[in-house]
Amino acid sequence: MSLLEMKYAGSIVDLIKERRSIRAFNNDPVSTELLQELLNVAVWAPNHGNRQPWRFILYKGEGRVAFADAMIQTYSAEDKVKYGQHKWDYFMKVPAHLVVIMKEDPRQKQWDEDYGAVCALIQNFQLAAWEQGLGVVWKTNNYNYAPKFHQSVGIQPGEKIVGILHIGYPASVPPVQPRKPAEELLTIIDSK
Ligand SMILES: Cc1cc2nc3c(=O)[nH]c(=O)nc-3n(C[C@H](O)[C@H](O)[C@H](O)COP(=O)(O)O)c2cc1C
Repeated sequence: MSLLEMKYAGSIVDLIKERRSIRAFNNDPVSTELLQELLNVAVWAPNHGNRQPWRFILYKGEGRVAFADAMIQTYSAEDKVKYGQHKWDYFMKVPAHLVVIMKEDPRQKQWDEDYGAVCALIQNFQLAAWEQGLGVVWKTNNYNYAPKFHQSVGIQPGEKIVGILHIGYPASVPPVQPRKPAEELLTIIDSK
């Protein structure tokens, strides 16, 4: 039986507009089965040639120690002293971390298509999670690019981290960040 429940009453338009990036989580655990179901929704993202250029690593429970350690070891000695413990504690408080990885195609066109596909997958995941009352923030911190971090989490040569998603039930929802109306950005050409 599916764990996905109709928890959200609005339309897909409401869902898109009401989703927020969540950075503060409560302590409620997030089930692995639910995350797997959400990933099985997310993989319906458009992707050229059906290459499905993604894979994932999920850190939760005690597994978060390995994630937090991998992150901290990318810090300079000075930053470790200044922010290390605070950051480590934050990463242990976030219920789940999902590393979203893309296979890098050496051809530019395919690389671009695959990056677009993985980004679409992440947004699918964020929206499907929000529908379940689950908050996500998509992170692209410096350690996503650090060779030491790649080694610790097992990123292979020819792979790229597109994002690390911090996931949990929201402790607070930040205010809206207004968007520019699209009309201001749209050029319409409808005559010769
Ligand atoms: C590619 C990408 C990278 C992002 N990286 C970060 C990040 O490193 N740290 C962070 O706090 N938020 C990050 N975000 C989330 C944005 O800050 C967030 O989407 C933006 O503030 C708008 O807020 P909203 O998602 O609640 O509408 C990222 C979003 C995207 C699409």
